Amino acid sequence: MSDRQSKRKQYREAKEESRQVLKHARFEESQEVSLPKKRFYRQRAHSNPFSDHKLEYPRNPDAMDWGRYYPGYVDPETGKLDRRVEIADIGCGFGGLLVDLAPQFPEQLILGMEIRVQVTKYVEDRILALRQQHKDTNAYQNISVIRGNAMKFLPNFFHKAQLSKMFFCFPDPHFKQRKHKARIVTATLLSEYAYVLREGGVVYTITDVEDLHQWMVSHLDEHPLFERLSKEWEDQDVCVATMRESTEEGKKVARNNGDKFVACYRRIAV
Ligand SMILES: C[S@@+](CC[C@H](N)C(=O)[O-])C[C@H]1O[C@@H](n2cnc3c(N)ncnc32)[C@H](O)[C@@H]1O
Repeated sequence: MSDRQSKRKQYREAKEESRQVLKHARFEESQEVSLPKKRFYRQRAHSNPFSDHKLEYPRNPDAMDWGRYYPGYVDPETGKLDRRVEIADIGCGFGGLLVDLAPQFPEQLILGMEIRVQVTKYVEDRILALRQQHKDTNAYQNISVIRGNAMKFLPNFFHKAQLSKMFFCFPDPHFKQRKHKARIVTATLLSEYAYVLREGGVVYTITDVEDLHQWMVSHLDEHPLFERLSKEWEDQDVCVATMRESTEEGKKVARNNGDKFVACYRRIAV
């Protein structure tokens, strides 16, 4: 094992240990925790959404122990969460959007779902460190992350009509035609997204790949349960502004002066 690999191994093991302690802490009294360093959590850029990742998922949303993810919202009498997740960031990557949405929606629980293991661990450590650093105000208790494949088990995590917003920020483009079926927006998947979204809920999409943008727009346009929101609506919506600026991919695109294509859709009644 090279020096670099053993350093990364040591770092990951130490973080794993502190993660196990902090994860269950409601309002932790102990020491300050520093923000995790991204370079220790690198892994392959892509994860095949069709492989069997031995993912853990609940039988149904009520079988989830949500208290583990949002300990600050556990009702001490019932031991259960006093509210449900309402906002989901699908393929949240390194968690920039979650972190920026947290103070904007302090009363709502926001969940990132991410398929890559190390990336999920980075986001978990980032959130635990932020909670520690802001323990006086209880900030960042309302965001959490879960490792999961959004293309497979969404209705196992969320009840019908539970969500008010779903974000798809810079999803993997899967350029080749034979890989298009791996895209996170397809007709079948949109029906699942419509199931977990409430009427009036919004699907947010943003990408720097025009072909993928057209793909998402055409699938959403064709779906009977979604209606596109206007440019004026986008311009006044705080989340559109946030998703343009907050995510790690969005920042990379901005540094390279790339375009960002946005499309937002409202979940309409049947
Ligand atoms: C290009 S990155 C964008 C990350 C983030 N949204 C951003 O804008 O910085 C796409 C992310 O989606 C994740 N992903 C891809 N397919 C997924 C799936 N089926 N379920 C959950 N996450 C997925 C990838 O692991 C990757 O982190």
